[in-house]
Amino acid sequence: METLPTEIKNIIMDCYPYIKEFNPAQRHVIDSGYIETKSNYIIAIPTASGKTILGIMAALKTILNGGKAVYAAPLISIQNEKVKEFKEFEKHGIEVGKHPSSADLSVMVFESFDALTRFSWDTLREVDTLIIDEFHMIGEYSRGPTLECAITRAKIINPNLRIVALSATLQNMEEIEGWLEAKVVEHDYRPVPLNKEVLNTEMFNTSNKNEVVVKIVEKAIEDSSQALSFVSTRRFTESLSNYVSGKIKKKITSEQKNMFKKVSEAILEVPKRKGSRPTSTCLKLAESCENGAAFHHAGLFNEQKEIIEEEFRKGNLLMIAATPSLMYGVNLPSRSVVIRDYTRWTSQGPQAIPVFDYEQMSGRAGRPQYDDVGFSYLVAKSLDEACDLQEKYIHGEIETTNSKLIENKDAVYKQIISQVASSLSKNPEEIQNFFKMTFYGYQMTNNPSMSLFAEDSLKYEIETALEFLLKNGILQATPDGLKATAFGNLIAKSNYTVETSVKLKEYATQLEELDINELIYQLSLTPDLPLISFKGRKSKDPVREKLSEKGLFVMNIGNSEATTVALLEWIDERSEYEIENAYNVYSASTRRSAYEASLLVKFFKNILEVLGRYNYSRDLDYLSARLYYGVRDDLILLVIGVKRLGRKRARALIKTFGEDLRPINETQLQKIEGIGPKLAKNIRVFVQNY
Ligand SMILES: Nc1ncnc2c1ncn2[C@@H]1O[C@H](COP(=O)(O)OP(=O)(O)OP(=O)(O)O)[C@@H](O)[C@H]1O
Repeated sequence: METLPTEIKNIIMDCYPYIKEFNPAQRHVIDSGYIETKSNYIIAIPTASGKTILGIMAALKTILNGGKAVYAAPLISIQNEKVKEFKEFEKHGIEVGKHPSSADLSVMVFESFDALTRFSWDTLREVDTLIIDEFHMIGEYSRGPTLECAITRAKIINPNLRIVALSATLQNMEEIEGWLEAKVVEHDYRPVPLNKEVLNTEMFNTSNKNEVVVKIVEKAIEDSSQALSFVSTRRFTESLSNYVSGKIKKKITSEQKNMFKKVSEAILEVPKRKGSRPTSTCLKLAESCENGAAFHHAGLFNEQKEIIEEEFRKGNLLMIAATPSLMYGVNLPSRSVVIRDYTRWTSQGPQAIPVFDYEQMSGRAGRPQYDDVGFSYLVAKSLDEACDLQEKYIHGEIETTNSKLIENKDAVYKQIISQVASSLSKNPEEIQNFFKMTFYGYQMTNNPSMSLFAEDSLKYEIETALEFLLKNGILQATPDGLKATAFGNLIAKSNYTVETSVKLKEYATQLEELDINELIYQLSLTPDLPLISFKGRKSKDPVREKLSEKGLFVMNIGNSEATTVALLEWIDERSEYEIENAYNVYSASTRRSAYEASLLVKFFKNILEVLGRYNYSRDLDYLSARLYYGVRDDLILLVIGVKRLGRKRARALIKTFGEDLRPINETQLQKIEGIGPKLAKNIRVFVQNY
């Protein structure tokens, strides 16, 4: 700590009291002159080795010199976690928030930082230091292009911006160092040493991988520790969790049983608070939790996922069976990590996970301040397979991190639209120059085997994309060069894919009569609506029948059709319980899907208005509200007019007192379950004023 500037040291010691000294990785970075210099840095040290605080040091230095810093994270969950952590700095007069215009240190997701580089140049020019968390996501298909283009634009608009990238160790660091014009500092220190092993079923005289997981959980019980198990599908998380639960129930103490029972009850409370009986998935999860084994996937209520994460952190669960998505969003270390499936489902069938993903999952093993060692286990079906996995994952090299910008067609479209809409590029040459400055352009130009045809292939990609954007009325050629149309500007300001925008515009163009069933189905066919999925191997006939009832005749019934029916039932005031049981879907994500659908309806309304059609605006506002609140038309005004009333109590009011609530006094209103004095007063105020 001594080598730090006094003010920074004092702030860190005060805000991170448990940090008594810097670890070897942190010292290595600090000793490299990281604080004193203004040059860009890539800090590549293992998971949980304290990258955040290193990033913060650069931010504090900037802020204490009167400047502004931005901390960019890949996910809302990480953004919220960091805002909470950084709020401590406010004791030292440092404003912490989510936008540079109102904060010294602002924390935002990559997409928000990208928007800053497209629309808020003056604000961006006020930023002196940019910290990028999980920088290694630059090689990811979805987030990577947004991040690399945002960085490219930021460097153009604010050339003095200092960039500090916090990253996992990458294979081709020198390439990234060259593109970012940064200094790379790497270190392999881990706060908890990691023991990586490949187990195989033959070692345990079984052919069932779940048996191996049970052995690892039993060992965890003996060590008073826990296990995190990664499998490839939602259904596997449930089956593994239930299998383990059944096998370990005789090994847990009555005290543990009581503790697990409390977790199980908390899981069941979540749907009840939402006005729905527990779905079969809730019941399955609660039952499994009773013996300390939980499953975690996107088909659960968000609050249930948070309960599982929090209780696991507190040591009140023995095992979580999860899909790899848990790895990114949540900082959830565990003494043991079991990777039962090393393949994942892709459109080409099961593919082996990249070594990089294996490293990320393994890296979760070993809780700082708790464990003296972390164990990561990869499970093979046989000794031969174990040898192959040992070769590939334990001794193998992580893959090269490559830009996915050109592979991701939508990203190419979105970036060209951004460049033109923000007037940074006015013609194909300027667009080409921008792409050459991206990580993709750098890799193409600096790779001897690709540089020969780099220019031509990039030119071809851009010309093809421009043709598509002009043909679809997103860009237009004018005497002053390329410009975004009103539709193009709409896309530029949204985070929706171009595919969604074009699909909805085509639907809007041929629309004769607004049919909300058909519209919701169209939304479900776009890549931007999170889908509600069928539970594996269950009948799809109820969905097919409901669709036909609504005038939608569809041959192949999939998750888009399931989502359409779930949303139509949702706006007809069905509960998640009713939807799950009637249609065999994971209905816990209905609210989230309905929320996104409500936003997409507003986007569709904007598209119609851009096409000069305003006659459905009101209907679409109503539909958006119905999706947001999950209500029929007659409740919309009441649920919007009375904050936190919610659909269940609103329906109870109308059912009990009829449509006209004006004669009903506050005492009578409180007869409705869940309506207290405050809410009764708010209802009266609304009803009198409306
Ligand atoms: N020198 C230290 N001594 C003790 N604890 C530390 C030290 N440095 C950081 N920590 C704590 O260790 C935990 C992990 O740190 P941090 O989240 O920064 O790691 P990370 O490298 O960013 O991990 P990830 O890769 O998961 O983002 C945090 O709670 C952090 O406050």
